[in-house]
Amino acid sequence: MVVVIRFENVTKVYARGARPALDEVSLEVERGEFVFLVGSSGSGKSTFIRLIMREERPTAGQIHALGKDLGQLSRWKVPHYRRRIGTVFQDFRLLSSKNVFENVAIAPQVTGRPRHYVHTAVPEVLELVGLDGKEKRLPHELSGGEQQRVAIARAMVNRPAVLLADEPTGNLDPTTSIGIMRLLDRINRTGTTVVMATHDDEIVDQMRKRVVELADGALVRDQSRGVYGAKR
Ligand SMILES: Nc1ncnc2c1ncn2[C@@H]1O[C@H](COP(=O)(O)OP(=O)(O)OP(=O)(O)O)[C@@H](O)[C@H]1O
Repeated sequence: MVVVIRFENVTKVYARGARPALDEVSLEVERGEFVFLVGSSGSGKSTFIRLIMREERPTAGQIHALGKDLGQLSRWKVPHYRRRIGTVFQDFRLLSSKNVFENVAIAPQVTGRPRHYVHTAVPEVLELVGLDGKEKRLPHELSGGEQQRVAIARAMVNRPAVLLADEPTGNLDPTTSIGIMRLLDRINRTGTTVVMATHDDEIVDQMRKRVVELADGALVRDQSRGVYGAKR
């Protein structure tokens, strides 16, 4: 068993005096797991994800991820650390003037991969997400589901150990959401650890994966093969 993410009594307070966005949260995620992070709006899901990305730092407690103590990670090592984590968001975050190929190629380019890597890895990952043949399309020439597939391809092209998804189906209709969910499941089955924050109860109930629930920043449920709204 290899732990890829470990939170030890992690508290995050954004503003002095405000209630904590995360309140003494401890949990471990093992390599290869699929974890749903659920909880009402403002419960701390995005904060949890931003702490793993090291976009925020905890007010108290320790976070280890991918073998690193994030509290000890020097600033210049952060880009290299982030290269090993893929991220996907509700609003896709594609560059509107760049085509599909270019949007995906950005990830290896900015992290300094050689050109031959870009030219092999981008077509491979576009095939993985089912977008081969659409390399030249611009984002506005794609459906929402296809745009999210581009974002997933961009997240996966550097072959990250962990994929963090913050409401990836939040802007998609139920049928399209199921397609995206199947893709994330397939990515997980090939060995990538996935942590997905979501409000989508139908998807969580269908997938029967580990469910971690936050309420007002506190971890209130951690259930294997769980459902969205289990009785506590
Ligand atoms: N940058 C920030 N500065 C101050 N407070 C913040 C900041 N980001 C989040 N918060 C507060 O922290 C708490 C947790 O927010 P967070 O975004 O983590 O919740 P969430 O579960 O992701 O919510 P949602 O489902 O609406 O995205 C909220 O009370 C929020 O207002």
